[in-house]
Amino acid sequence: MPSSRPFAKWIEENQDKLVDRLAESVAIPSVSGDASYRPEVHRMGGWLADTLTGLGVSVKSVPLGKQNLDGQEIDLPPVLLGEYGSDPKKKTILVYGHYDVQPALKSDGWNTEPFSLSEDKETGRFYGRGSSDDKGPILGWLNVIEAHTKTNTEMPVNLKMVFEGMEESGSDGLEELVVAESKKFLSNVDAVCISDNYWLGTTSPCITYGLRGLAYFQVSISGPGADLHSGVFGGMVHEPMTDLFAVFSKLVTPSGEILVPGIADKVAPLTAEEKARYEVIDITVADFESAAGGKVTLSDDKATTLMGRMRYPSLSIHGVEGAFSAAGAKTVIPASVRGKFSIRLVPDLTPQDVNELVTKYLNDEFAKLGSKNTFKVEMLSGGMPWVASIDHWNYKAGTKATETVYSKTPDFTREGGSIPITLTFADALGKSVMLLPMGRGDDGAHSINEKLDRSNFIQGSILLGEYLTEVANFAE
Ligand SMILES: C[C@H](N)C(=O)N[C@@H](Cc1c[nH]cn1)C(=O)O
Ligand SMILES: [Zn+2]
Ligand SMILES: [Zn+2]
Repeated sequence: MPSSRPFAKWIEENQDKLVDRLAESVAIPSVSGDASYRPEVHRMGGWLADTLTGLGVSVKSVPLGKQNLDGQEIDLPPVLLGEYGSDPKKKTILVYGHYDVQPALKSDGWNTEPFSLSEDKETGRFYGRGSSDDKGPILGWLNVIEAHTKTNTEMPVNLKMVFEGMEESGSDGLEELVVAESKKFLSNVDAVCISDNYWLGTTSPCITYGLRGLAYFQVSISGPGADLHSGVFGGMVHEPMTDLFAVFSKLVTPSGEILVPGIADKVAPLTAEEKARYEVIDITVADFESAAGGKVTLSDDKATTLMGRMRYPSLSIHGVEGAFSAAGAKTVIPASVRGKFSIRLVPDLTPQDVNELVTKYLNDEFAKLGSKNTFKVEMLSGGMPWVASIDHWNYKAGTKATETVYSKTPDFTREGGSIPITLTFADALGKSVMLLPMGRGDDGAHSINEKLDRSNFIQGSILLGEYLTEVANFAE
């Protein structure tokens, strides 16, 4: 039976007002990966701090210093440390989210303006960058606080909040802050809940106990002093783009096999017991095809497809900076190109191991080309993989809450994406961390036309409140 608590009823009845707040947040283009948008990330941090304060949360905005991005020295966005309630008789739950987003331009292929939340009334879907990743879930926590206040219902737990503005760009500075605060602001946290991922499909809710890590690389190749005419210089000079394609062709096969020696050897072996966990997950290969928008899965077997995303590393090539990419037929030899790729990491791979393996391998492969161009490999950011035990009361509370709200037992999943700070929370605080997603597998996070279903925003907010209520029922 769905939640009948007063706070849940209030959320249902006030949903349009809550959607307006989501629209306000989506309208701030807080893109962390582009220096020109940095003032907007700060504006978003300010908006969130003011909104939290208005709901009675005590908020400290912690500056993290500077970073060098696109050749500019700019301020990192602040981390917001929030506190709501400090009753020593109650448990204290730390919630985490990020208020930055991935880049989005209408010209990328969006059907609507990415930074203006627009509702498709027929499907009940809200389109806008950050709607699902991760502004909707952050606002879910705010909805819970407001609903308790407005219904004069006591909050079942004390809440601590860590909201950052750099998650989509490597979470610079956050690890040091969390470690430092683990003995201070975060010292009395009993468990951690993160809502920053998605159901696997579109109908079954899930709880997530693992994340892949990430090692993000940039390969820079340059030679000529300026872009050259390919008719004048083609056939006479070493071309940076040709070298880049030659090197990139050595990274991964079209069927997804990573060619960097040593990576596969470090992956923890699969046990029969673990394999069985993938067999029972409520999803089909057709569901993944539908979320991907094409029949493009590497395997037709469900467990293999799931393991490809959850428990094996993957290597993706993202783009080339400096390449000709417009319409038309410009006959240019780019003077300098920077290719980007990343590897998703699983236990027992670390970013440091992978950096060493990739750097040595690519330098060797470039040397084989005999090119006179200059070549540089850098790891731009790295984050560790994380896997947790699901036997903790934190997971029992999440399970019970999901059963109440969705009348279904959740699937237990590992997420293919990365949230770099998760392992730091687990290690520095020594507490259980659980991921409780709000959105669906077809939300299109990081893609064009990112969306959040109205029902996921509303029932997902109620889920977060139910979870907090259940937490209060479990003895340590
Ligand atoms: C799962 C989470 N919502 C997410 O999207 N994380 C990003 C993190 C990232 C991006 N660049 C570096 N880290 C992801 O998994 O891509
Ligand atoms: Zn996210
Ligand atoms: Zn993201």
